[in-house]
Amino acid sequence: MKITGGNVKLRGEITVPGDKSISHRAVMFGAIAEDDTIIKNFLMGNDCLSTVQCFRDLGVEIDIQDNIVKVKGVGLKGLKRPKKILNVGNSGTTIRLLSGILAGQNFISHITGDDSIQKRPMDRIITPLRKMGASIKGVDDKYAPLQIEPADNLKGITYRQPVASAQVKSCIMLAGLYADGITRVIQPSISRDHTERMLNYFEYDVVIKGKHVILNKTTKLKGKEIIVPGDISSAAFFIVGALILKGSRIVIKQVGLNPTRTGVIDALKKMGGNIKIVNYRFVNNEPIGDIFVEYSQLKGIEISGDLIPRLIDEIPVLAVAASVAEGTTIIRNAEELKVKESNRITAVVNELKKMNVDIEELDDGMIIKGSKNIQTANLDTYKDHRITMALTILALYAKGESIINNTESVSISFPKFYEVLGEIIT
Ligand SMILES: O=C(O)C1=C[C@@H](OP(=O)(O)O)[C@@H](O)[C@H](O)C1
Ligand SMILES: C=C(OP(=O)(O)O)C(=O)O
Repeated sequence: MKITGGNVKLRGEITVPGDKSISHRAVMFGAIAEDDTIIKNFLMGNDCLSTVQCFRDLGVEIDIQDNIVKVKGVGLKGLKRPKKILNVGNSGTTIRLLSGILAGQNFISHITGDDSIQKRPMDRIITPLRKMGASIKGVDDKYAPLQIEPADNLKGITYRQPVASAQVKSCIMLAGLYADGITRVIQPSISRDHTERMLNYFEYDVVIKGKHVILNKTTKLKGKEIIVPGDISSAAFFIVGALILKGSRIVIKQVGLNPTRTGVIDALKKMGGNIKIVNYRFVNNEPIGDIFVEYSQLKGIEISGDLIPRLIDEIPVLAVAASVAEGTTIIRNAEELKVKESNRITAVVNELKKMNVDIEELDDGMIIKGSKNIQTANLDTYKDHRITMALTILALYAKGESIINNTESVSISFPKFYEVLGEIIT
C-alpha cells in the first residue's frame, strides 16, 4: 500500500472496534456459562473469529448478526469432543486460554494455528497445567500443535509466574474453575485483568489481593449481556497519529480505560502529550470513556518495569512517537515483544532504521533518539498487525510516498483500520 505523508493532520470524531481481549473472553466464558451471553460491539477481527470457530467446533451454538454475537452457553461440562483439530489461526490469546478450559474436559482435543503460532512459546502454559494434573503435550514440550487428554481431577496450585502474562494467568484461572481446592496465581507485575473482571461479572468470585489472584472450583458461571468497549490498543495508533501530526485534534469515543491497559496514555502524557479523558463511566465491570487528543511536541522518556505489561502491545506505536520526540526514549524490560506475532523488537528497529530513525536494538527493548528528519521508505510488516499500523502512522509523518508491504494483517485486530484513518485524515 502507498502512503503519502507530510502536511497531513487528523481531525474529527471516531470510534474504534471492540476490545480484542474482552471479545475473546466474552465468547469463551459465555460458552461455558449457563444461559445465553449477548455480546454487543464484538470485534469482528480474524483472531476473535478464530475463537468463535473453535467454540463452534466444541459444539457451542454461536449466532452472529452484524457485530452482535449470541452465545448459547452449555455450562462448564457441556462442551463436546471436537471432530477436527481446533485451529486458532494467528491468535495467542485463543490457544492459551482455550488450553486452560480444555484441560478440565473429559475428551481429547488437539489445537494448532498458523506458522507464527507454531513458533510462540507454549511451555509457559504446559508447565503450570501439568502441575495442576493436566495431560498436555506439545512439540518438544514447547510448541503447538498441542494435544490435551482427559486427566483425573485437576488440583488447584499456587503458581508464581516467571513473566507477567495475562494469557498464562487466564489459562491457569480457567483450569482452576475445574480444579479441586484453591488456585492462586502470583504475578511479577500486574497484567491485564479482564478475566478477573468478567468472571466476577458472571457472578463467580475471584479474589484479587495485590499481585495475587485467587479462586476456587465452581459449578456455574452466569451468562450476561456484554457491551465490548472500544480497544485502547487500536485507539493507540490514532492517539499517536494525532500527537505527532501538526494541527491534529481528534476524539475517540467509548474506549476501554481499564487501568491495566492505560499504560500507553500514561507514557504519552509523560512525553508531553495533550490527552484528556471525558465521560468516564463503567460498563459490565470495565471502565470506559472518550479520549480527546491534540497535536503536541513530545519529549523522550524511559519506559520500563511495571509499566511494560500495561502497554505491551502499544510499544511499536510508542516507538513511532519516540522517533519524532525531542530527546531520547529508552524502552527496557520488554523482552516479551520477541515472542509476539513477530519479534517486535527486531521488526521495529529494522523498519524504523529504513526511515532514518536513530534507533538501537537492546536485548529487552530499544533506545530511540528522536528527530524531525523522518524519511519515506519501502517497509516490511512481518505479517504483524501492530507493526503494520504503527509503520502507517510514521509514514504519514514522512514527507512523500512510502510503501507498506502486506497490510492485510490489520484484519487480525482492526479490519477497517484504513477506512477509519481515511475518515479523519485532512
Ligand atoms: O490476555 C490477553 O488478552 C492478551 C495478553 C497479552 O499477551 P501476554 O499474556 O502473552 O503478555 C497481549 O499481548 C495480547 O495481545 C492479549
Ligand atoms: C500479541 C497479540 O495478540 P495474541 O497474543 O493474542 O496473538 C496482539 O494482539 O498484539
